[in-house]
Amino acid sequence: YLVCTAVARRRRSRCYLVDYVCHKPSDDRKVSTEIAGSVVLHNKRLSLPEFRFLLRVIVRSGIGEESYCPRNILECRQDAPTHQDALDEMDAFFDEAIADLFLKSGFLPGDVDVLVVNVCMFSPAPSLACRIVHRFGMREDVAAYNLSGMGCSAGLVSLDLARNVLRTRPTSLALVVSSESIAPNWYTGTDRSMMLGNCLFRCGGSAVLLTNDPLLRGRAKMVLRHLVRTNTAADDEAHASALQRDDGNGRVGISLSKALPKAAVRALTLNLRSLIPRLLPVSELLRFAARDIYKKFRLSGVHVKTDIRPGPMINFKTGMEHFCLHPGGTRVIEAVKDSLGVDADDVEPSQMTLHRWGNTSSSSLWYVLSYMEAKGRLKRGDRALMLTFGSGFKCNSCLWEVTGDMADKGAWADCIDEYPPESSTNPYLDKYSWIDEGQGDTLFF
Ligand SMILES: CC(C)(COP(=O)(O)OP(=O)(O)OC[C@H]1O[C@@H](n2cnc3c(N)ncnc32)[C@H](O)[C@@H]1OP(=O)(O)O)[C@@H](O)C(=O)NCCC(=O)NCCSC(=O)CC(=O)O
Repeated sequence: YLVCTAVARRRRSRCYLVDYVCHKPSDDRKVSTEIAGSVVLHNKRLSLPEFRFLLRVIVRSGIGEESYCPRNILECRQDAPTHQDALDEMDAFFDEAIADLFLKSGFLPGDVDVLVVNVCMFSPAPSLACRIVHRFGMREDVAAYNLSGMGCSAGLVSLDLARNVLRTRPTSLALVVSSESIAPNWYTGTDRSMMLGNCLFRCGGSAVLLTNDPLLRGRAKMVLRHLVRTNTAADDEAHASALQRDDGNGRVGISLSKALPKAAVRALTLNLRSLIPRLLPVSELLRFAARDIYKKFRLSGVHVKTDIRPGPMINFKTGMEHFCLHPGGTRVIEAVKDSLGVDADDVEPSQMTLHRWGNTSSSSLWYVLSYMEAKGRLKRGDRALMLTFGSGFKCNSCLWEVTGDMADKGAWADCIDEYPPESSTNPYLDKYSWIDEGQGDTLFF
């Protein structure tokens, strides 16, 4: 009896991914090179050195011509966003992505027992969680949670919260909604560390259905195996690496320091220390331990004859097949790639997500997963590591195992065959290289 109870409890404590949807805003919200140029030129505080800086960053950013912005930015109203602009951006996402998820999964809003919403930079009252309950007419006893200010890694914070709440409510359904608010948060000053965010962050969002109901196991896409959260906010440099602040002229924005990739690698190292023993096979852990002992002997001057060769410290591919890395920016992806010792193919989904959608903050990792799914790479039994980074500074990670069919092209449906792009020419350089040719600090037309 005790064994049966333990097995049943273990089954109920599992967290299954039923389905997910990534938001694809309407085509008229795409940021082409022309639109990006008009938004930049509209800001009369910027002069030639700032234009040159923005060109250098956007060219190196890895973002293409098809990411999305809110309407107020496209209409060059970034100096005076209204509360309604912020709500409109959220509503467009809720009405399309969440509605689509219900349609696709066959569940109704009334089936949702737990709702977790995370949007870092916009926290109206009533909360966005209540706005969703209101718009979709959810039940009175729905357990709704609203997280704000938690940065790009909040997608996995929400997943952790939903999983923990599900543990207290057998056979329940949880909806996790992640997005970022761009409309009221466009930076309009001249501090470079804050201008960077305008080049990287774009509109997007994800809606994810989870369950712990063992009866729904057969129709789930994946099962959550492990989740580890690391928060290095006690460290001054890490804490300051992504910070909302005033630029000294009264303009508020998110400042991204040059030390951010370093903070990401440090948080990643700490996170992996907890995650690795749960993920990798014993043989790989023993190989790593042997290599470590050998290194210590060498450092202490004792010579040990061995055939251990230099190479990646740990072979992560012994514990997982896919790497779903937060597409924070080119340097962040490169730093994580080097730290994990993985190949160019492993970071392709993150780089392509950055190219097509930009950094959509906490929803980004679901676009990366969707890329893998659309490419037909996720097979039953495969394991996918999700790694996210965000202000704090935080690194959160989790491991999923594919248990169902994953062949949905999702938000990538109309463009997946064009990725990776064949041409490496940069549209921004093609159109705006003349900015670098000007002399002095003034732009003459
Ligand atoms: C911005 C980049 C695309 C630029 O590419 P490169 O570094 O290859 O190019 P580069 O070295 O020529 O740099 C171009 C110019 O940008 C400047 N530059 C680079 N980083 C800067 C920063 N943080 N603040 C101010 N300036 C900066 C360089 O000095 C240089 O200017 P000059 O030529 O004048 O010397 C890249 O550095 C990058 O991806 N950085 C990481 C972006 C980031 O922080 N992402 C995390 C987002 S936050 C997130 O996702 C989590 C969260 O917020 O929660």
